[in-house]
Amino acid sequence: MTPPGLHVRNASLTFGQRALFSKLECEFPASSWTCLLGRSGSGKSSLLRMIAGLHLPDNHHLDLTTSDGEALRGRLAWMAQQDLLVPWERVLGNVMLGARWRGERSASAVARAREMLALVGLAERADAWPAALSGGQRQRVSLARTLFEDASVVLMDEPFSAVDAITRLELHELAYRLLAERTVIMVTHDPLEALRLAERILVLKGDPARLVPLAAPETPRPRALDDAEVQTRQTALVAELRETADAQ
Ligand SMILES: Nc1ncnc2c1ncn2[C@@H]1O[C@H](COP(=O)(O)OP(=O)(O)OP(=O)(O)O)[C@@H](O)[C@H]1O
Repeated sequence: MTPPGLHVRNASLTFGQRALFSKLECEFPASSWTCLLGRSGSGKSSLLRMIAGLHLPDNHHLDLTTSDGEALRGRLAWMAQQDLLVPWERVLGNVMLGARWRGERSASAVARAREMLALVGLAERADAWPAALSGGQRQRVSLARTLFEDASVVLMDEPFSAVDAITRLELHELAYRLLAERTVIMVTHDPLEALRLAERILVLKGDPARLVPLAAPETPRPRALDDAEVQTRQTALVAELRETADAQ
């Protein structure tokens, strides 16, 4: 798995009379972790969906190229705020949902799914139903499913926003460890989350929105809460986001 970098050009999106953004351009280097922030409604999720090639109303456009020139299809995983576990499959079945949809039911797939569950610390819960898990555990299953797909590009839309603050910090450690080396784009509302995990920070700002890059700390990730650079830059990032909101 050699993750590609992504180059987005001419990203434009209009809903009704409102142009959310027009002709955005941005680069996501191979094996880098980018966090995308911005005020609510600025179009973060829509941009991520467009990069993923997911369905949107047809008044949008985006040109996407990969650094290796190969198609992104089959190399992409999506992780959302809602864990998207299906209630009629047990935990193990949820991890290997993609394999089932593709008609792969080999013993090696089952073994791999168990391996991924072990990585997220849920080996013992393979036969549990999703309803019996906590929100944090469900997100860990979701992470195991992302790992099972072995995608080199991972797009995450507020993946940790529905869990409590302490679980979120634990999930940061886990996600960082397990997704290292992949090309990750993560939408988040949480400046601290971005400052702990990101190598690059982009803010969607203005109306129509443009992408403003902000300096991320240069200390090793996942950064500690009391990392001096995290503290300093948090003030600047919050100010940037507040200015974004005020400007609307
Ligand atoms: N399918 C759709 N049809 C019409 N309008 C939409 C559609 N999807 C999103 N919008 C509008 O586009 C805008 C951007 O939505 P989007 O979810 O991309 O923003 P966001 O920055 O991710 O917001 P949040 O942080 O609140 O999740 C919002 O005003 C939303 O109401």
